[in-house]
Amino acid sequence: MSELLSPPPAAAGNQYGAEHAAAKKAVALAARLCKKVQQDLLKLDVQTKADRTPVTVADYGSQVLVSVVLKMELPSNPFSMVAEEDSEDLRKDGAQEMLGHITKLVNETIINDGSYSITLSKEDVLVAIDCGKSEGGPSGRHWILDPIDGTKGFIRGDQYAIGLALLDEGKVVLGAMACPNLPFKSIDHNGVSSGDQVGALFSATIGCGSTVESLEGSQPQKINVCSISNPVDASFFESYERKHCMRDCTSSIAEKLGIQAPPVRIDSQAKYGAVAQGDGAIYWRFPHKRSKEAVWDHAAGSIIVTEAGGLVKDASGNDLDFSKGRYLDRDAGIIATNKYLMPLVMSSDGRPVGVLIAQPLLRQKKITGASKTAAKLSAAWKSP
Ligand SMILES: Nc1ncnc2c1ncn2[C@@H]1O[C@H](COP(=O)(O)O)[C@@H](OP(=O)(O)O)[C@H]1O
Ligand SMILES: [Mg+2]
Ligand SMILES: [Mg+2]
Ligand SMILES: [Mg+2]
Repeated sequence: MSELLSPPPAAAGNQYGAEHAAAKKAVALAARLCKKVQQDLLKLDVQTKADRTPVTVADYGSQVLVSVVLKMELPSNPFSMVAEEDSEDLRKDGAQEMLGHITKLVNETIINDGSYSITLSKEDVLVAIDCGKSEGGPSGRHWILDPIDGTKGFIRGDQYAIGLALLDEGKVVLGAMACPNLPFKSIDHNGVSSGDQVGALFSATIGCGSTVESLEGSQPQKINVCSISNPVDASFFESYERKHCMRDCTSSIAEKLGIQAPPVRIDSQAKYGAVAQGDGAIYWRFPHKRSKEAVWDHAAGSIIVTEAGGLVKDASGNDLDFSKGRYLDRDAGIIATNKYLMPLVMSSDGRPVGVLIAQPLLRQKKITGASKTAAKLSAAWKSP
């Protein structure tokens, strides 16, 4: 599903060429730090945040490196970033050792890369992390960063992604996503796929398509979503983590659609990359109960799918709206697939997919805000 592209979009003079090149450089450098940490993960380096999710030295280090690279590469652009991590826990007593380790990792990565002659102090690191505190919104330009998406996968030694996107006047206009553990298939000039490497860098600019290249450096290859139109031939991706989506709901929709293949469960926005390059047909994510979806969990991945010819919708069939701040204002559920399968998924078994999502939520008797729309849909739907 990929073909060699020459020249790469960054050199083709598109409106966001400089930002596209800077974003790729930023996530590739952050990926180097993450790979080093994943190879040598220490207990000391995992903290539990107030929301009880894990965060590692690599999440923080990645966020620092991305903000440093963007500022160094685009010095004249005003800088605003909506990013997942903040420095609050690192400023607490007892976090000094971890902060020291992050600072050392960041400086070693910068020195080894050789692009910049700068050294960050611990305070510089804290300030760089807090560059991600922007609220985003509908006006101006804002970077959106998940420094490690799939931290649980990262800790397990599995898939994870560094996802960076640019929001311009409320619309995602470019995305770059490093997936250090995802296989990369290089395609030669005759279109022949050769020797699998590990480490893929996806990117997309609005109106210019999506590409994948090796994280180690290679020519970008244009990618497209698959053209499967019969669900019998389709496969689907969902979260590896059971708590992140309702498996009874996805398996019942898969059954109703006639999907034969078992689910492929991997962590992070790597799922969007896999759909964008046609490795599978569908990625869906149906939440258990009210859990806010952060913009950084979907911004980079969704433009990579849409620019690869796919569609990304919420459970009511609306486009994702990234202009509402740090969280998506979406109906319960997110679906990424091609234009043939989307209408079928949206009205599985003749009923809106929102209804199918609503049923287990209603059974939980926890009709909170996120499930209200689904509950309304369910009430409005009359069995034929
Ligand atoms: N209990 C939960 N329910 C739903 N989503 C959750 C969750 N705990 C964490 N997440 C989100 O799911 C993301 C990972 O998605 P996936 O399941 O596709 O790997 C996490 O990103 P981070 O790892 O960046 O924190 C986090 O935002
Ligand atoms: Mg997290
Ligand atoms: Mg995430
Ligand atoms: Mg994260």
